[in-house]
Amino acid sequence: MRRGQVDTGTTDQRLLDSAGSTDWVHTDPWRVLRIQAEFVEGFGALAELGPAIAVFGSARTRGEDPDYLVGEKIGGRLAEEGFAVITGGGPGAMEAANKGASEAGGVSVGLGIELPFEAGLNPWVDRGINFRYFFARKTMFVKYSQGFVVLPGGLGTFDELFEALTLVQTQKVTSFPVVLMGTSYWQGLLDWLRGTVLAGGKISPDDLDLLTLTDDVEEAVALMVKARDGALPTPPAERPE
Ligand SMILES: C/C(=C\CNc1ncnc2c1ncn2[C@@H]1O[C@H](COP(=O)(O)O)[C@@H](O)[C@H]1O)CO
Repeated sequence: MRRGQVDTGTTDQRLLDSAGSTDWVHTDPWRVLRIQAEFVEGFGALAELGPAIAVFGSARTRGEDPDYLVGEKIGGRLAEEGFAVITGGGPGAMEAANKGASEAGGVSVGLGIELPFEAGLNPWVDRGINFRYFFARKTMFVKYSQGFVVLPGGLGTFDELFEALTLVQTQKVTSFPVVLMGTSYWQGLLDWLRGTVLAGGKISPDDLDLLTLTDDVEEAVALMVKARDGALPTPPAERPE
């Protein structure tokens, strides 16, 4: 640039100058950088986590609710089997699973989300990340978990469940176990999926095979262990000739 085209001052001066409009902070290109930063932070924090299971469930499950105890048990047993436990880092069922994992000496992870009424990460999260964007956070659940355990929950839980099923159905991810904990809570949904959705030709029988429904914590954990051990490369000494 020469003569009238030359900007006043140097680029450094403009960078370091705190005066001027700050509108750019609220533009989409700037948001793209923040989104990118969420992915970078998430990948950096979780890349070496090891085998992990995501546990989802209602933010409204209270400590005295039997589902809370199931969440604690599943978190604890998964930790004992060597899994890190990843939750949404919030209250209720998420807190229960984090508590179980942490008390069992496991790795208790919380992927929190900024919400207008958010109370922050629950006290049982030992490794936490806070996200602004749901879609960046969801990528982390899917990328770093080898299975999903879904406790009774509402819209947020349904979203997480059906996202997992859609990704497997469309072969965007390798199939992984999805366990619905709580037969009385989930049976109605499964009946509707089979009786209406499958019967109406909107899904295939294979899609329903992705789901396991149980009340048994040990069955859920055994399924996750089997999936993990089956996915591991067989050590050379154990390989058949
Ligand atoms: C509703 C309240 C707090 C919400 N706080 C949350 N923190 C973290 N993650 C959340 C929160 N709410 C929903 N989620 C995600 O969705 C699932 C639970 O949603 P549901 O609608 O309650 O079933 C959960 O797995 C999270 O990943 C104040 O109590």
